[in-house]
Amino acid sequence: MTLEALEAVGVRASYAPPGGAKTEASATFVLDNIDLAVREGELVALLGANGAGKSTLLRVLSGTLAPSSGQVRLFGTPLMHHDRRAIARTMAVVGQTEDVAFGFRVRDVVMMGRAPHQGGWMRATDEDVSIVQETIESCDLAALADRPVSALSGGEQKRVAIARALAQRSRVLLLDEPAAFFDVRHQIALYDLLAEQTARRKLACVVVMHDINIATQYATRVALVKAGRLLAVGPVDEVMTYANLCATFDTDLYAGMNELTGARFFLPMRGRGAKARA
Ligand SMILES: Nc1ncnc2c1ncn2[C@@H]1O[C@H](COP(=O)(O)OP(=O)(O)OP(=O)(O)O)[C@@H](O)[C@H]1O
Repeated sequence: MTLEALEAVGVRASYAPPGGAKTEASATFVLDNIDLAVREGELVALLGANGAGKSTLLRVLSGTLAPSSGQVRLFGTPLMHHDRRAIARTMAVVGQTEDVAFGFRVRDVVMMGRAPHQGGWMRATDEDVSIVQETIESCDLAALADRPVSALSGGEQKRVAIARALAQRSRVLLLDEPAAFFDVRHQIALYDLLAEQTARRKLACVVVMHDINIATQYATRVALVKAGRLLAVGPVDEVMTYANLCATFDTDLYAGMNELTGARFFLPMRGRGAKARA
């Protein structure tokens, strides 16, 4: 049976105004009435325009931003009833911008992902060492393993942050635009890896994406976010339609179909942005 790993139920969220506490009455909700359940073994893509609320939803799902109302449940238990260490063993998060411990070597940073599983002395077991080595190789970091993180490029540093999260061996994985700085080879390698791990280890994986064609190819389900609400949630074939995507992004798109595979693809259309449609 597939288990609901992570659920947002009736979630509303807002950010406190500068210098003032937020109240339910005064708040402008960045997320409004979000219901989303992510099951084990599925990769859910969050798609939407800039400022739609995708990162905020990830923050609420990970527990870094408390919802104004509604609830987030991790394996059926409200997130607030789990202690931080238990959450760290169960859920790994890679944010849009990540600080990757600049004074350390790549291998040491990836080992930090094992911390929630280690005792007070943080002593690495043989299992920790082998998980770290396997993760370094799967993230194409073997040649960089002994380099200081500060001496890496932006895309390489992001791969280290992802490797640290994968080394956590959590059951839930949340990633915010993980391939933002990646060249096309590393982009495909990352999503192949995420899809493989999600299927093999029955992960519940939620990924904020901007590349709708990557979402079409890799997502088990897609959630379209618009102005803090979910416009549609479901399998790619149902949700990734021309009409839904135009509505989500307020722009026209070219929608095509690969005649051999039947897979849909979408391209931007020169001169057919929001203004042209109005
Ligand atoms: N720390 C913050 N304080 C106040 N407002 C914020 C904060 N972070 C985000 N917002 C606002 O909340 C809304 C949603 O932002 P969010 O970062 O969730 O969007 P997003 O869909 O992830 O966008 P993008 O694709 O540009 O990353 C935006 O209007 C943004 O300006």
